[in-house]
Amino acid sequence: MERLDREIAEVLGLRERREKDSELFKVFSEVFDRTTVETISYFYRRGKIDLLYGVLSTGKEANVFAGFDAQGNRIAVKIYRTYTTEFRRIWEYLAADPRVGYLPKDIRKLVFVWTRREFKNLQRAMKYAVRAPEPIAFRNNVLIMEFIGDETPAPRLKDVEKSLEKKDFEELYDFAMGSIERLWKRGDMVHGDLSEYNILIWEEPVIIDWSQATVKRNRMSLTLLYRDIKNITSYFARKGVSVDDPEEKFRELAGDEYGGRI
Ligand SMILES: Nc1ncnc2c1ncn2[C@@H]1O[C@H](COP(=O)(O)OP(=O)(O)OP(=O)(O)O)[C@@H](O)[C@H]1O
Repeated sequence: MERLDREIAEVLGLRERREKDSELFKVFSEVFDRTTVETISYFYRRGKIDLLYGVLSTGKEANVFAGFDAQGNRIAVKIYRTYTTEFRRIWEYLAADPRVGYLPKDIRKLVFVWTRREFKNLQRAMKYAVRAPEPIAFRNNVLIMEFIGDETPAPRLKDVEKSLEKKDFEELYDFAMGSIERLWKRGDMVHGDLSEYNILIWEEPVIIDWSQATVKRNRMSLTLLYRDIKNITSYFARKGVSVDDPEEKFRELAGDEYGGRI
């Protein structure tokens, strides 16, 4: 236990301070359960996480942190809540995914399967040349990936839309629709939650949040494909881009798989 405390104090950059007095340490120990603390320690011992220095986001399902590995590379660390109220949704998505075999009854273990699936989705997206953060490692409910940004994290499309011009939106639309198409046609895959909130604007745009992404063989895949096409076309249409007709685009991509069902 003491070693664990020491390691976590290191990860939180508390080397110089008295560990037990630190507010950050207290909050961390209260917010994270034992599995999470142990998993972070595991990565710390292997040099995969050396320091967590900032909170990128606190969500219903997960918290995302900015950090460094032992080589000084920036990393993003997504830590799923092990007691999530999103349990039902996670279960439904996993149950429909043909890649997932046995579904554990224990919520905690289900979240581990969910984390592993996001890692696999990131690998698959990269394989088909769709820009996503490079997956680095996963264990239990913790996923480490490439950090998009420098001293500051890359903004989301939604955050910078006011400073963009029509030409930028046109290029971004081509990027988003091109990604949907490549994923589906070459990767047999669909993101399922593509929107202005999940595209980071950096040197090149990058698609994040692959937790609900799945494969074509999934019985939900057409619904997700339709949702992505709809969201992307309606967002960019509002920004003045002359977009594809969503129904036509859907039929073109879904082709034989589409039997009037979405
Ligand atoms: N690899 C990354 N590099 C930089 N920032 C990131 C990275 N991954 C995530 N973020 C930041 O963290 C936020 C949340 O990430 P993500 O969408 O994956 O988590 P989430 O818990 O599913 O979020 P939400 O519940 O809001 O959908 C993103 O909007 C982005 O600002």
